Amino acid sequence: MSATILPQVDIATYATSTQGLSLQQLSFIGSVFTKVGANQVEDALSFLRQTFARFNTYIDVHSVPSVEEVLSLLDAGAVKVFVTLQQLEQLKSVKNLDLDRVAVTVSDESTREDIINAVAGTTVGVYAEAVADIELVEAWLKEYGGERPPVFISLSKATEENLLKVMNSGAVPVISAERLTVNPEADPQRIDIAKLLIANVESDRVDGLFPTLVTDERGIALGLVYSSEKSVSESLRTGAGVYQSRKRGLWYKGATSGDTQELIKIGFDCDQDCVRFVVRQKGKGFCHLSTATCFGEYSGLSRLQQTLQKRKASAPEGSYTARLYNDPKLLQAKIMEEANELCEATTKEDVAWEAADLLYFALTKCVAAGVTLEEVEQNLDAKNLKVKRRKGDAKGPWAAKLSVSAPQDEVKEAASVPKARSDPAGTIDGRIEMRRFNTATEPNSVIQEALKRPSQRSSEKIMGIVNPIIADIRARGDAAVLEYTHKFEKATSLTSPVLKAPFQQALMNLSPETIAAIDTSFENIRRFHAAQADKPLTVETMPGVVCSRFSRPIERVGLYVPGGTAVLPSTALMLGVPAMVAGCKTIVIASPPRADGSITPEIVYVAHKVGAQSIVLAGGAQAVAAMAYGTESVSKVDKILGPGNQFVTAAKMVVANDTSAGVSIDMPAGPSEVLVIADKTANPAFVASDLLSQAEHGVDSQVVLIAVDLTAEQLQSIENEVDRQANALPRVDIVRGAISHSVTLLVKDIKEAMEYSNLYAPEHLILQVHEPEKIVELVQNAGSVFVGPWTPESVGDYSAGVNHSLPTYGYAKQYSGVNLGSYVKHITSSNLSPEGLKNIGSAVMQLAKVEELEAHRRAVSIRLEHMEKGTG
Ligand SMILES: NC(=O)c1ccc[n+]([C@@H]2O[C@H](COP(=O)([O-])OP(=O)(O)OC[C@H]3O[C@@H](n4cnc5c(N)ncnc54)[C@H](O)[C@@H]3O)[C@@H](O)[C@H]2O)c1
Ligand SMILES: N[C@H](CO)Cc1c[nH]c[nH+]1
Repeated sequence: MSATILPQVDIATYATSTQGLSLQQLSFIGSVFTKVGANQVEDALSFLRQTFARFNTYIDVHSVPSVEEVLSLLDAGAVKVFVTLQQLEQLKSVKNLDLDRVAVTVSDESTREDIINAVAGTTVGVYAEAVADIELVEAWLKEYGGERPPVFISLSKATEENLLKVMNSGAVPVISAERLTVNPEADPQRIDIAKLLIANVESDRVDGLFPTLVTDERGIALGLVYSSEKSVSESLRTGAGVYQSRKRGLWYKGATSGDTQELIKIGFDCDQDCVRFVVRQKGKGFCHLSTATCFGEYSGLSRLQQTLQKRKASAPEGSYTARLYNDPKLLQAKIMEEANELCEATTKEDVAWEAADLLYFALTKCVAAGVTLEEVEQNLDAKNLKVKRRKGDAKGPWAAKLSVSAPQDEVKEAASVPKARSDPAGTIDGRIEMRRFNTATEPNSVIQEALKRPSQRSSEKIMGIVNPIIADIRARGDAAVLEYTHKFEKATSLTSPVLKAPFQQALMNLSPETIAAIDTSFENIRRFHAAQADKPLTVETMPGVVCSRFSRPIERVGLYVPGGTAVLPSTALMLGVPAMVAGCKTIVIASPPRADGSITPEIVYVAHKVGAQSIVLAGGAQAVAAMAYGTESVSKVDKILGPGNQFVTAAKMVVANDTSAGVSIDMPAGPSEVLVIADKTANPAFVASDLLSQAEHGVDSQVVLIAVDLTAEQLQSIENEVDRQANALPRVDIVRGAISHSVTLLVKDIKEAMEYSNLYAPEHLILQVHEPEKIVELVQNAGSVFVGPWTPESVGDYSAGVNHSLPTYGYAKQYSGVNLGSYVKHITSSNLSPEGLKNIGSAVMQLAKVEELEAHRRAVSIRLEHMEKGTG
């Protein structure tokens, strides 16, 4: 709101002055003017700091010797400085300074032409000080017309009449605050501020009242009322919301309902025909219907603030918000987590979603500290007034972390490196513990939020890395594959990217125990997948119409075996055995080699057992691209299967979408995850061990415990076990990374547990509950289910026979895990006798007619005619 009138204060005495308007009354008007002497800059800066939220401060700085100091005042929030002609010339060259924050003072030395020339073509205002001849000024302003800069005038003789003349001519009067009063009846020597304020407001109503918009401090409209000079005067005097009822005279808002208002400011719209009251509403709200506003309840940030403030006053014990208030470290971790997710969001929807999350936690921090949104916004406004702009570079660790030009291996580190020991991630009060939510007391939105998977890096960023790698492999083949392997795997001695079968025995020297373990697992996986083979089926749909379906193996398959943070020969088994069972002719395995260029002997042994044609010694996008398009030595394949990190998954998506590659993929299989449902019958140590077995995969893994009607002690036992067992693990820091976005949900019964599980669609579902077999019937979405206390998930990872290459990230809703069907395609056949064609012919011909495909129709009719003529 721009100033209508500028009450002048002395910064040396403003705090203690008892004459004229009090500080609070000044804040209702919202603007003050002050003069700063040569030695008063520090005082002025402190004045600005203390009062920036209450006043727009205009400062006469013509005694301030250096431009640097003038800029400091502007920087600290002075909305406008009144300067000499000479200072103006210096300020004109300051970058970032908006000249509408400057007014030049007319002095004895400056002629009218000097001033006109100085402000011509700019937004610089003009300040005429101690004007005696008001008529001259009026004439001057009239001559200037509407298109003139803002003009401020102080009068040598400030009477109410003169001040009104100044205002009538469209200038802003500057007058000592000591000469003004809000109570003209008790203080007749002083000038009535209400009269001045309202002087230029126009009313087009017959009753002469002014439409008045009432808003809160954030500018949200609370309602529409009416004001008169008297009601404005009463409001200024009492510091409350007082309006003019069209029927009942003066209306002291809240006098009967108790829903009173604290006056913050009074202002006017651009053409002075609407008054605006900014108030702090007390009680139930502004509206007589007990809502916050006459337009309904608050929404967005205002609503969130209201809820958080209520929760702070009395949050239900055990609620998530109460936990956030009581656990500053948790709140800190959430703010950092959400800030990171916002940074990584790219689509409009994701950015809005993540920004909302961050604002939720940021506002929780504010409310916990007693800070309001209004105060945050005041700070934003103050920062907007800064002239000395910072470069805006990111600080130390953030700059290093997010350096745009970071080399590729730094990016890799940011994605997968375990948290440092000093990093509190995954701990609560120093214990390794998952966040706990009670579905009975938390709103559904909070539960949904808690169950969100940790965000993956934005597809835009990943694609920006993966696409050039794929293009490079296509263009330069083996040479490029080798270069990337040298770079990412540090295997600089490697000279060929492929190891061809038969594999030398020396490459697969293993202990007898490991060979026995692989052989046992191999056999179980083979048996289970062989049993999945479907026999050809034949159905006679109508007499003489025989339909069949049979399957054929996909000829050439490429199997990606991850090898970044852990070597996974078990994945070679899970992908290789079904390929062998299905009868795929060419099996190519790809896996990142070790730094010495060799490949893990267990993987070579599995490759040998499943009859692989070759092993590609490469990982990531380069391995996927080499298998999709083929290179001089890597065989092109028809389908690529296997899990991997974000680079692998993104590359699989890219090649599958490229029709020129002619390759398909299995499914999106990302970071491992597990959901354990445990009731009172569960052994806490078993539950904890299952959770940790997936948490150790990577910092981006997520584990979920759904505790069914457990007591606080039972839950505590599981948490104690998680902390105890996790601390004993070699990969404890990876575990902490995963635990930091893992959760425990407390639910009332198994039915509710299954609802959440089906909604989450976990990769692995573990049932440690009473009669678990019965519960399997309730499973709708899951990659693989582990039933009862004696079935840890690791048996499925290695040896039971089920496949461990499974859909993650909720894709279990629409994808199956790898199975025999992943390696075959189904072909159908039809075989009709003459009788069959006669039976079905009319239907076919009619539909062909409907579709206006005459050749289709004739393919039948020609045969039927043939039969009729007996020539068939
Ligand atoms: N869902 C399942 O069935 C299943 C099974 C096993 C493993 N997994 C998951 O697979 C993932 C394996 O990931 P991983 O990283 O350990 O191994 P990985 O083999 O998938 O990835 C390693 C490769 O990533 C590439 N890479 C790394 N940093 C890069 C960068 N900055 N730019 C370009 N390329 C880069 C390199 O080429 C490296 O060879 C884990 O998340 C694990 O949980 C899932
Ligand atoms: N649990 C992983 C699937 O998400 C597979 C695996 C390999 N080794 C151990 N586990």
